[in-house]
Amino acid sequence: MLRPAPPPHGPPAYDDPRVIDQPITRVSRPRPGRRRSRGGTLTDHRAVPDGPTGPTSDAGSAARDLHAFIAGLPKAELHVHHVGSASPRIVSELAARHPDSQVPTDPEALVDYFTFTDFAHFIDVYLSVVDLIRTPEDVRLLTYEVARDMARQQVRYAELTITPYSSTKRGIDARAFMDAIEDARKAAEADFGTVLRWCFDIPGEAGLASADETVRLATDDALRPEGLVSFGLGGPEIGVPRPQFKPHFDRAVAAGLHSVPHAGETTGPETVWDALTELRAERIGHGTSSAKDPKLLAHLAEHRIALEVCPTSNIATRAVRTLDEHPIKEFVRAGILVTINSDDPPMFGTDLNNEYAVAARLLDLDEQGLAALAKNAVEVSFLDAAGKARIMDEIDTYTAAWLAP
Ligand SMILES: Nc1ncnc2c1ncn2[C@@H]1O[C@H](CCC(=O)c2cccc(C(=O)O)c2)[C@@H](O)[C@H]1O
Ligand SMILES: [Zn+2]
Repeated sequence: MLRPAPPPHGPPAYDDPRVIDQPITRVSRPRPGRRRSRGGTLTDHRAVPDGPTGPTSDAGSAARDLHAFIAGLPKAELHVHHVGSASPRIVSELAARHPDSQVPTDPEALVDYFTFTDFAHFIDVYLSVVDLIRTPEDVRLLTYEVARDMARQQVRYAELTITPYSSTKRGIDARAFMDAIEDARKAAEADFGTVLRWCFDIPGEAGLASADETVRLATDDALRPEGLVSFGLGGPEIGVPRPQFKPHFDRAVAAGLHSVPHAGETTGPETVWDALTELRAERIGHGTSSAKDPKLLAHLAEHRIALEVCPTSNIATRAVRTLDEHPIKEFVRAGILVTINSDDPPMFGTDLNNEYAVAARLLDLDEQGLAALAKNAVEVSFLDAAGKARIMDEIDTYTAAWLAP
């Protein structure tokens, strides 16, 4: 495959995800005896744009404090892809098993390989990694290691988006595939304490045949894995109208699955409207272009339809030009339930903790604002009530201990 020329703007710009380490200027922990700085906080899921901040400490130490707070903050992740989460170590290990692949075996070379000129190029690279997953053992290893990486970031719960069609089409037996992900899920919960659930998504560009296969795998009682909770739609949006998949989402919802399609990532707000009206979306993957339609923003807020926001992903796939132009602030101002996610973290040179740091900078959040973001994700997750209460309590306990004088 001929690789397109490197991005037109040459070396990574400051907003390139690999150089995201902008100092967080929000003052973090209050000093004993001093009024806590009024950081922007998310109350009832809105950032309360603050007035003058309190006395500021050294920005560098504040940034380090907030990064440290984020690192220990219990989190839930709702929009993160199975293959897209394969670490450079896993990808290079799998590439070494399959020398016919053009995927680099050197983790360093992977950083360049994971530099995308546009969304179509991202999908090409993504599929070259999909091609490395060829056996149920590859699937089990990948899934377990993804959970390990999540646990290291205090991710207590994640809804991992899996595209089973892409694996069964490449010859992996469906039953063996389901057994592999379920084995890894149970082992990860036992070993790391991280609870995984599955979202099965249709790779839309692969058309109705892929949709038929995906909904079969998701609803056939002989195949459907215990951890499956939701049904999605991924891949390019351009040239892939959402309404064609209405029968598939109707079947999935009738089988008790929650609808969470990608929409408004690389196309306009009309795709988000279609996801809501035709596909019965309960949450929206990305929804970035919703900011262009005030009526849509109001609808999302009124009906508490959460957006699965993936800031660095939008920059890496060129869906948004720079982080400072990202519409996340508009979403919060409109009262929309915003969750923070990493999408395909190693491919985008990020991880969930970095995404929270990016959100802190863009929304000018302090610890309580970050804790509210984490609680948003728990609230709109498809975890059972007892599980939600447990993680909410962990977040509150952790935050209170961090802020105690
Ligand atoms: N940010 C993202 N936005 C959207 N999707 C994302 C994002 N990140 C990851 N994905 C994943 O990319 C895949 C795309 C797969 C795809 O398009 C395709 C097309 C034709 C054939 C085949 C095949 O398998 O033969 C696959 C999807 O599975 C989706 O889950
Ligand atoms: Zn995605």
